[in-house]
Amino acid sequence: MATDPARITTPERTAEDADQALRPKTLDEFIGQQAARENLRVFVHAAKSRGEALDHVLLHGPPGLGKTTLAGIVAREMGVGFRATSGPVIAKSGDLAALLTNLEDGDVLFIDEIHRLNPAVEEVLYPAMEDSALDLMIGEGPSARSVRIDLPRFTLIGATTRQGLLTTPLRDRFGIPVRLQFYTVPELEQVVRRAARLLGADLTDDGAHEIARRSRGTPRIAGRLLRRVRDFAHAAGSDTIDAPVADRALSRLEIDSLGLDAMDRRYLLMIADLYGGGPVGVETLAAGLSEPRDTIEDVIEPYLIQLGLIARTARGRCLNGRGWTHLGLPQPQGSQVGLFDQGASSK
Ligand SMILES: Nc1ncnc2c1ncn2[C@@H]1O[C@H](COP(=O)(O)OP(=O)(O)OP(=O)(O)O)[C@@H](O)[C@H]1O
Ligand SMILES: [Mg+2]
Repeated sequence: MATDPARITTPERTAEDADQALRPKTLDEFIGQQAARENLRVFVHAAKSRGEALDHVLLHGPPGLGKTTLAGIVAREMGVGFRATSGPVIAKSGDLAALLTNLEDGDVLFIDEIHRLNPAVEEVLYPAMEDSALDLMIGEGPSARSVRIDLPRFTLIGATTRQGLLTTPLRDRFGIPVRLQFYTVPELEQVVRRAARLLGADLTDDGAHEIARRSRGTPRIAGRLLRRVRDFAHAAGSDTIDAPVADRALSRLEIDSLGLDAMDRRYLLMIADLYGGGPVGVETLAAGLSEPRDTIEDVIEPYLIQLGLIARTARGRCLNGRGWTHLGLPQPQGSQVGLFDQGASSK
């Protein structure tokens, strides 16, 4: 996705994110996502005690919430090897066949952006997931025949930003679907305190709180903001990051009190100013903001919905009362969602 690389609050990975260094390595070290974490702990324990490979896991949720991290942790907790690839990288079915035949018994194969697998490649995955087998076509034309090869038992861990983008046959083959949620402010405080410890930065409790509440519910952003705030503190001749230092730095980066940046505000203002609060279709917004529709739906909207600033209705996006308040604008009479959109989905 072509998000503006200058956008400091993009939850997507950028080249300078020190993801690797900050990644927790065990389920105990992994902060938040309690339901997901406890369920995975049970399934890992059960599979290990039966001496089986873990059932296939599908991790879904907005970028930067820890899907890749969790996949690595599952492999480590299972005590098996970890191979990582991503949907768009596997161009031909032969590439996937090569990956699968090279796995060792019980290994985890992690496929990021699994919704972007090419359909021919995806079909190779079905028998592999179901029967640990590979169906190969040998020869061409009338003499072609299909040969079945047994594969080692393995666990596929797929990651996607939206479960709805997966085809049904693929989605149905995952025994363990895990949805990651945005993190709460106290959880993000733990994330930034941990990152500060690892980076050797001096962070006060109120400094951690200030960064946490402006991190868009996303650990990756929390880590990134911490590094930028530390730079500002350093430039100001102070090595201690407290709330005033964090506030000054984040305000200079144009990150507001809710953690929204200029792009979020452009999105909200477009619905307010140009479309009277909506409803307005996502394609229209994408064109107006010159952003791909996927970026709007996967990156910008989930957090605005989580905050209750906007709603996705059957007829398009609408600004909620809270959205008008946050923009400091009066809400026009009769524009409230919910009044007219009973039963509309806000998913
Ligand atoms: N629960 C957590 N506790 C502490 N740090 C976390 C946690 N989850 C994620 N992080 C940190 O956030 C960063 C991003 O995590 P990760 O790369 O796993 O996200 P992701 O969901 O795979 O994102 P994407 O969808 O962009 O691939 C990493 O630096 C990781 O250390
Ligand atoms: Mg990832």
